[in-house]
Amino acid sequence: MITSTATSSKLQYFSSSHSLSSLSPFQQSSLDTKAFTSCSSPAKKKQAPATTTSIKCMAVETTKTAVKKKNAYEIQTLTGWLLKQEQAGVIDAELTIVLSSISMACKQIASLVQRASISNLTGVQGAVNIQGEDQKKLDVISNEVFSNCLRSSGRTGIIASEEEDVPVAVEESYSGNYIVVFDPLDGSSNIDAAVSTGSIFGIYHPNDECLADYSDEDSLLDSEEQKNRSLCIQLRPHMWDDKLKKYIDDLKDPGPTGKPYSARYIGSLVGDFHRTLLYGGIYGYPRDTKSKNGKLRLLYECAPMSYLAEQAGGKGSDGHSRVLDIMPTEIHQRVPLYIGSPDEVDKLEKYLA
Ligand SMILES: O=C(COP(=O)(O)O)[C@@H](O)[C@H](O)[C@H](O)COP(=O)(O)O
Ligand SMILES: [Mg+2]
Ligand SMILES: [Mg+2]
Ligand SMILES: [Mg+2]
Repeated sequence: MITSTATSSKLQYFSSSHSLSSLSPFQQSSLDTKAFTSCSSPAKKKQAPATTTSIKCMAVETTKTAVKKKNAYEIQTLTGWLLKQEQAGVIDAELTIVLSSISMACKQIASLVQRASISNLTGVQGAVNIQGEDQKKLDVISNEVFSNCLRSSGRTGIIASEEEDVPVAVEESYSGNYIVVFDPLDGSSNIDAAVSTGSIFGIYHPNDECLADYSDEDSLLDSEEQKNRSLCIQLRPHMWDDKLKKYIDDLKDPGPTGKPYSARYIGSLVGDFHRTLLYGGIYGYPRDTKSKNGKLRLLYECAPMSYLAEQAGGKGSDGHSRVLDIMPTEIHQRVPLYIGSPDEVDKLEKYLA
């Protein structure tokens, strides 16, 4: 799972992966973000039980290193982390409640995803959403879970979801101030193949300008340290314009002095983003002749992911300008998306200029 909070901006974005199973260097190194880990993985084979001897050895080892490893046992929960943030004045009590309700939704969705195949929750629902996508059963259920959790928080006034045609006002008796936009299940088109999925959301104060702070203190996307640059891009080259083709050709074949990029594309935004964040390179979902504005939605996919990238010292661009500067005009508005370290994104923008 990847997550980040703004400390002083009015806009806060998070995403939660339902299948990535280990703590990432990003999570370990960024501010207490491990508190948010509530991941689930597709069922794994049971490991053979350890022998008595190995258990004894482990016990001795544990005793010897108990002092050294003390910090490793300080498990931090999301609730604990939220309370600390609230006490420190970073977030208010209302936001704590909204985030707690979202974490509850994410846990429920993760559990549904894990047992989807044995609960007959794979496959399509039989309906098409406003964007022309065949809804999966899990799209519909996840949307309900997310909406119900937000409603029950009593702190949300309006919710807008990928799976709802229009923004929905929360009934008066449950209504609160925050506006929450979300993609309840990202990557659902590949879910039957057990590909990583996740939930993405953005929380807005009503009527604010939605300006996000940018701090370059922690350049976690520093490309100098990333040896394995990868190109993680939706590939429909026959539909691209010549500038994008040239950019990709140069990455793949940089000449005798350069190292070619490796191609990596899972087909799930949360999974592809997570990988790019950890290993470097550039993620892209370009516009092409089939999708004039790309496929990804500004409010609940591109903006939250760009926000996370910026918090990690990277950039999120539509190929020409900063995604977070794009003023939304429609709930389900689509924009091209490129995410990576500043030098990666700057280079791309030069090619597309
Ligand atoms: O838009 C996405 C999914 O949103 P969704 O599952 O509809 O919430 C992305 O995860 C894309 O599905 C993913 O990037 C793959 O896109 P394609 O290569 O299949 O167009
Ligand atoms: Mg969808
Ligand atoms: Mg999505
Ligand atoms: Mg979705």
